[in-house]
Amino acid sequence: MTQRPATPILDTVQTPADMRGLSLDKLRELADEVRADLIDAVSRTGGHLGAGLGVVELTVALHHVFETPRDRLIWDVGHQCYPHKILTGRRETLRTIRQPGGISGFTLRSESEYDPFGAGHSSTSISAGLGMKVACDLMGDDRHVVCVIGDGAMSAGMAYEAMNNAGAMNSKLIVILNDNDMSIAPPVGAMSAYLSKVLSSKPWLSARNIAKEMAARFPGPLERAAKRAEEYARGLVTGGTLFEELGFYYVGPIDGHKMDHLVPVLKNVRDTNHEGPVLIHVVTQKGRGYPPAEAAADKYHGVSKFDVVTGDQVKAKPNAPSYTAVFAKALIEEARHDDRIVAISAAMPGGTGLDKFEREFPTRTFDVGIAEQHAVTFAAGLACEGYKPFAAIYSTFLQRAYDQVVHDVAIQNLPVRFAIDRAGFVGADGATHQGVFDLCYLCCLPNMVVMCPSDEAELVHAVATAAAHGDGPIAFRYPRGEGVGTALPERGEVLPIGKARVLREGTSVALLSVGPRLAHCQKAAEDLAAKGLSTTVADMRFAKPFDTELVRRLAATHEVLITVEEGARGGFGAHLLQFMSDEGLLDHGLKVRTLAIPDHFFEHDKPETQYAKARLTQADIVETALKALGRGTEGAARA
Ligand SMILES: Cc1ncc(C[n+]2csc(CCOP(=O)(O)OP(=O)(O)O)c2C)c(N)n1
Ligand SMILES: CC(=O)[C@@H](O)[C@H](O)COP(=O)(O)O
Ligand SMILES: [Mg+2]
Repeated sequence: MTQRPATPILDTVQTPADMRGLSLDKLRELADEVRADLIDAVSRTGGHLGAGLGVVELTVALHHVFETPRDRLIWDVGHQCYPHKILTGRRETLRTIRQPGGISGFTLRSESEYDPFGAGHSSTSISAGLGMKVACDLMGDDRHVVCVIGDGAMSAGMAYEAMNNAGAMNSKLIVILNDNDMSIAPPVGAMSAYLSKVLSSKPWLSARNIAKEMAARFPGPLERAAKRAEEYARGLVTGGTLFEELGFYYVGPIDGHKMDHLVPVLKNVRDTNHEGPVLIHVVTQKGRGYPPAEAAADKYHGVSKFDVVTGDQVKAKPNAPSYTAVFAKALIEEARHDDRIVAISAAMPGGTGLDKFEREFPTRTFDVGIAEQHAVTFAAGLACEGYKPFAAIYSTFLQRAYDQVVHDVAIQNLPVRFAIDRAGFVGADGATHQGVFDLCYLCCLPNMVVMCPSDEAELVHAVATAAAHGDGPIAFRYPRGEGVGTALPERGEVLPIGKARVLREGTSVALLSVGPRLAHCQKAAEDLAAKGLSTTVADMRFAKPFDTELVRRLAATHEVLITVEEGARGGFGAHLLQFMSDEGLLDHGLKVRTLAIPDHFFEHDKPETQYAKARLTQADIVETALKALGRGTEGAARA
């Protein structure tokens, strides 16, 4: 008799309810299947892989023990949530993750009832979880709230603000510290060193002693008080872990890949009637179970499509160096001439190119961990002492440090240089990561200079200009991905602050571009010229202060003036309109139009599609000009 192949357990799990009755052996099998499915899916789409591989067993155990979605399970950052998506009804759609029209690469409330909190930025989980748990307590609702936060995410101030609050409360919030000794890059800082010390100094909970240990760790209140009094009397209190000092019940460390360790510990924590927050220290391996990921320095944190057998990633051959690489090279060049230049990254040395800077200037490079707020004020301090700090931070992550930019830098007019990478649409990371707000939040600040290089050569000039600018804060923003291939100068020129360059002189339509949309403006100008409309193209170079002299001249000599920017409404165009209105430049029939990103959040997609949806292409510029002039738009080619 031929044996029928066993049905994979994963095929029987439509929702977590289907796995609640499984034995430990079956849960282990399920975890293996989830891991294989995850690798297969991400090999086809690309995405975040290493972090998900590391939490496969933890994810299975959590959904087995807790009654999700009634119990709330919050994943910090959300980049490790792919196994969670597989087990929560999104196994098939995982094949569309981060693809146009597909599911999000992060947790998203609107995507599933199993995602109680959306994320993409790190270190928010404990705050959100505490809010949920306190709300439940207020309502008399006994559901559990579990937050999973990584060791990297534990470096951010928000996590400590939340623990400080939680530790003084009686709500049984459950925090799982997923310690894989990795951030995107190797983790940095004293907290990371502290966690390693905890691991080497504490006995791990083993399958054999879990029940005993847990009973000892969760004594009733009376026993606890008596035990504590006795310990004090005998001088045995030497201090617990930092988490205990903060008011958490610390459980661990435990091996996060062993189902027979995870499940009983989680059940114990679930069932104890302990009042107050609990922290379970779970040790995992980023990239676990997929040899190419385990062997890679970055543990396959974020990958493009890859061959499952070899692990080789499919990478399109770039046509030009990335903006990030150009920035790094230009900064290194400046730093060779000026030993006061120092560079700061908030846990993104590779992403910002500062890993290259560090290779040449190790003592002048500072990775402060996921701590954008601190990064900015740390830079302010360096500037106070005469250094020239370049804080290289993605546009989206700089949002977190806004008060530091305002209060610590701009008000004191300190010459901190902000190298704002990933400005504009970023593509597959989606709404949480779009770098579209920085023009709005920076251009309104007194003292701030904001440069918008239109290509890589202009970026090199921006770096030189920032290095030379000692009068106050200065920022320059540039997009994700490769440049357009312009020839690069050996060293940048110092640009006159607030001066634009005019690339094409005309008399009817004036296109004022800030940033890389310049290429679209130039092509639009050709189209308009072909329709008999003489067009000026200005590369404004500076969104703040902008070239008011040029604006006055163009306003006086043109019929239509159009601004184009890779940022949300409320940025350059809004400031220009306000200036023109105040100066009376709009009083004589001049038609002004501002092209900016519309007032809604944009999901993941290809950046060029996102710009098309935002109506910021060559064709949109042409159409805007024609409409303003009251001319038909037939024949205007859409991009
Ligand atoms: C505020 C913020 N800064 C930076 C990042 C970029 N980032 C995403 S994941 C990550 C590393 C997180 O490390 P950890 O929490 O330990 O998770 P792991 O990848 O190791 O599982 C970083 C720096 C972010 N998402 N949010
Ligand atoms: C999860 C996260 O925030 C990062 O991993 C981010 O996705 C990196 O983006 P880049 O690929 O643009 O460096
Ligand atoms: Mg980690």
